[in-house]
Amino acid sequence: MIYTVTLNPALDYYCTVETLNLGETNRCITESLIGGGKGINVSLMLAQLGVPTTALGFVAGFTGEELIRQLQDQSVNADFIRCAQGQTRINVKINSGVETEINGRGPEVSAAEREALLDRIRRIQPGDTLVLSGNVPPTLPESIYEQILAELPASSIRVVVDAEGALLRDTLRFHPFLIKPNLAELRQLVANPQAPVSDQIQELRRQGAGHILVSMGAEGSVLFTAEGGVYRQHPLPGQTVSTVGAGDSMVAGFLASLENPACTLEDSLRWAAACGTATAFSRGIARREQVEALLDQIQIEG
Ligand SMILES: Nc1ncnc2c1ncn2[C@@H]1O[C@H](COP(=O)(O)OP(=O)(O)OP(=O)(O)O)[C@@H](O)[C@H]1O
Ligand SMILES: O=P(O)(O)OC[C@@]1(O)O[C@H](CO)[C@@H](O)[C@@H]1O
Repeated sequence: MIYTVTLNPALDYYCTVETLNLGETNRCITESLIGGGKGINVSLMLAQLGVPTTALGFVAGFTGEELIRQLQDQSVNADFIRCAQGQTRINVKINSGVETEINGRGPEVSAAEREALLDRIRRIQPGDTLVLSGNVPPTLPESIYEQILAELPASSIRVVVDAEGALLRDTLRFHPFLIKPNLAELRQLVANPQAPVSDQIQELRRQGAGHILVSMGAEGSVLFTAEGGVYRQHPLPGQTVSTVGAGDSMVAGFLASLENPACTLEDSLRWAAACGTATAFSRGIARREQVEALLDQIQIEG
């Protein structure tokens, strides 16, 4: 089973405006409210690809209930801890030609609620996959990902991390199977951000990272495999609608490919890139048909 953890999920409020004028009333041309948060996006994309997951994390209030309803609607098994204080945040994604995001703070998580999540973690089985993605609500300690990884009952649990800065760096000693930094996140992780990317990758390797999938938005992506292989994905031209969740979709595509033992790591990058690109070309997480339509067009060099 694949478990995704989203400590601070959201309802993503997508809207488009002609121009965004600060200090004025702006009126939307389009709007939608879609359940999100990084781990949840991974679960939603995997559900599209027919791979079952269990989504873990914290929800609160009526927005949390709506999020769970949407997940159930899309056949994602939602096993969230309900927090007594606050509400699941609403993250605002404004498209005015450029993308502007305003992400909320999220609910209060008590010590007992945190312990309830760790209890779920202790039940993960050898051979399962655990995906840790996204930010931590302000009421949880920055060491929460380390605490989660320290509770894993077996070393054969495959760990995937998609997070920023110290949150990601502190997980490396647990030897994550896959990390997916974008270029900015990669630079935050290394001693010398000006060093060539190959040196930065070596540094992360020494700290414990397995496969490193570097996403570069409209520039495509590069997979540095744990065995030392390098595969470069060339970006596809197309109409970008919203890149929100493109990186999460990449993680999902990579994991989905592993369900087929005949898939090579080059194929995994192809799936990751098709999912990321399809999501960038749609509002919210892409549908399976959109991914399949792009799969054969993805070009990989390596
Ligand atoms: N504008 C685009 N054109 C073509 N491909 C894109 C575009 N944006 C994203 N992609 C594809 O999706 C992948 C992931 O996108 P990106 O690098 O923006 O992820 P990210 O920064 O982790 O995003 P997020 O954190 O919002 O999920 C890219 O590596 C690329 O393959
Ligand atoms: O505040 P975080 O946890 O860093 O990011 C949350 C978020 O921006 O990430 C997803 C896209 O990756 C969105 O669905 C969601 O709103």
